[in-house]
Amino acid sequence: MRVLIAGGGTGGHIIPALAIADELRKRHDAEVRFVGTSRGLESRLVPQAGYPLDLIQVGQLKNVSLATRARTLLDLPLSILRCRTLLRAFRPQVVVGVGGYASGPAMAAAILLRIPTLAFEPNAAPGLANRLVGKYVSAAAVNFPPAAAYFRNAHVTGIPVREEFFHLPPRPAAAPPHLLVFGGSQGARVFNEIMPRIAAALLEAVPGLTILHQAGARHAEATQAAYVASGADRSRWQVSAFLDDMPQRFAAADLVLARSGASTVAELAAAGKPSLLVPFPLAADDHQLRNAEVPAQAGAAQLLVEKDVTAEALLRSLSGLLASPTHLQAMSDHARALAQPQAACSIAELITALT
Ligand SMILES: CC(=O)N[C@H]1[C@@H](OP(=O)(O)OP(=O)(O)OC[C@H]2O[C@@H](n3ccc(=O)[nH]c3=O)[C@H](O)[C@@H]2O)O[C@H](CO)[C@@H](O)[C@@H]1O
Repeated sequence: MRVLIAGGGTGGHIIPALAIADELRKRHDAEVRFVGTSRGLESRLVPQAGYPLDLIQVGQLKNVSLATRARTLLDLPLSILRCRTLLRAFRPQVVVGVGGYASGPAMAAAILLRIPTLAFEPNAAPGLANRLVGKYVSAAAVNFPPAAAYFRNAHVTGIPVREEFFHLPPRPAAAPPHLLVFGGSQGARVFNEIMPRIAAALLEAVPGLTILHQAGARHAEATQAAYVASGADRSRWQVSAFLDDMPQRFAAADLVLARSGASTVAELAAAGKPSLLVPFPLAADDHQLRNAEVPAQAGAAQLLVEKDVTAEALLRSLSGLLASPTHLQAMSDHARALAQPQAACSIAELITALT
């Protein structure tokens, strides 16, 4: 079986795509290639995972000036032609669009060449690429039932996550508490600004606590400097730009403070990790709030909306949760109940059915 996976940009697009590729390779011995752009995270993560990647040029359409948007639209036919050349060379039986820059042109080229297509949509409300092609795809895999309305032949499969999340070792009972702060693939400004301000007080309130804070590639240096300036005990915190070994980082954490990107929420469930979630308030259709409401209502997570995130509120919530191992254990059990271990397999089956 030959499958082309198109899309990328942020981790939320490319990380589930890699989980789908692994499943296709493991169970169906499939030959999988990716198409993405050089500025997306795929340019690093796809070769690292051992898959071939073709790069195309696609401009931005969202949150950019009118001139950039016009340029992107003018260049679109060229991007579609480039994808058509790639498709003719690789001759995939199915093209999978995971959303993000390269997804739109590659899916459009596949639809024009009458190659079967599958769209993957992790959010309650689809992004631009999936909205444009949704009604022309052969089938779709969605996480939230309401997203099905945007697609032809949609199936609710859940979000595939890296297999390791399901098999993390339990935290040893005597281990000192550890907090993972993690702002999605690009980091979160609200965590980067407020965590250094409360770090010293939090470390004092929770004896033995250590903190690992992923700040995003563009903000790691400034965040590190803010922690240093705060005077918080240098041996008890660490700042990182991007964590390549997220399953191990989850394993070491008693609590995760995170944004509620779709994959993050799915990974917390797979790993059975209690979390404090602060949805990114500007996500399209407020989809991060909808992502976070599911674990919050199930008792797996506490939800704090960004406008309520003051230093005092964050300190109170984090120290309250970390001081209560019984509560954390109950949250962990509720989180695990939301896991969807069959997601990768269900999507691989949908793809196989299209061949
Ligand atoms: C700001 C924004 O619009 N974010 C969107 C983006 O977020 P983002 O890309 O942050 O979203 P997700 O939470 O879905 O995925 C992040 C992925 O990157 C991984 N990771 C992240 C940081 C790190 O240091 N190491 C690492 O491995 C995480 O484990 C996860 O697998 O795509 C998601 C899926 O469409 C959406 O739900 C989010 O709303």
